[in-house]
Amino acid sequence: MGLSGAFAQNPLVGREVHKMNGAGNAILVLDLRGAGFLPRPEDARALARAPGLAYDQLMVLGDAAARDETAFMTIFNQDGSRSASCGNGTRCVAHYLAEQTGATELRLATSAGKLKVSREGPLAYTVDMGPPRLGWRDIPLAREVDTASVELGHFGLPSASCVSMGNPHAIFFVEEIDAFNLEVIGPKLEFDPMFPQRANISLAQPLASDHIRLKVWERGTGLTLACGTAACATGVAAARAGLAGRFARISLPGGDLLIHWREADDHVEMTGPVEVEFSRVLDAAVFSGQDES
Ligand SMILES: N[C@@H](CCC[C@H](N)C(=O)O)C(=O)O
Repeated sequence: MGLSGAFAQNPLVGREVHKMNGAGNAILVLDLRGAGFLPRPEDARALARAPGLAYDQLMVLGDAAARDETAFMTIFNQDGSRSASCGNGTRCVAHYLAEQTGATELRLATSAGKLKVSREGPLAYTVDMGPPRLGWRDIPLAREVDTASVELGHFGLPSASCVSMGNPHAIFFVEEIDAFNLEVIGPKLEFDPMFPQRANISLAQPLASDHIRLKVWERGTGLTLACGTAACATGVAAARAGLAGRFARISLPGGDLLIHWREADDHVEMTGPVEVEFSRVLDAAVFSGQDES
């Protein structure tokens, strides 16, 4: 008789996870190509709570749908919610795959579309993140407004610039980001009714026409040391507002990302580092006492 319900072993037990980071953004890579299943939201939450494994995003590799793609990425936040896009995680996944195959050009897919990644050096990658989406329905926002100037009326902040990079971002340009407590502001704005799918909330401080300081409260995760899609969205929002050109260095607490919003095809390129930390085989203790919702 087979084990069932509470007594069945979690199918993730015995699988290997790879802890990495992209400019300090904590990434856990789980390769489930060929496995035929995905973690459940409660599995993602259990992994985020497991001692030593705490991640900002869990990048799950599944089978590619097209011949020219290496893998399909399903992306989880700490709270078990999913995102269609993760810039830093994409570089980490590219490194994991490039080390296996020796490839210097990779194509990866997410539910938001296809991404082309180029290896620039042993631990540096450029991702073509595709075009930003600037329409209010695309971000999405709750109602029709000028997406370059969205009044949220909170915390003495100016209006926000909203951009989708496959996931929703709101960026506030301020003179001094340390004058605001993002740990207080972030969770309130993430759930503002203007954002039907919640939003990643960023404070950006222009330092020069090609250099911006950035701090990010990530949807479903919280304050992180870096967020690649936020860096892309900020580059776009800054160029749109005339605060920067199409090339910008975005300095985050965990490191720098280089953003180029290409004029020729409207795509946003992101270049940045990866770091490999360790690999570990999952044991049953990770999933003991996990929540069921
Ligand atoms: N850290 C990521 C973004 C991850 C997804 C985000 N929290 C969301 O829910 O949209 C990055 O590097 O882009």
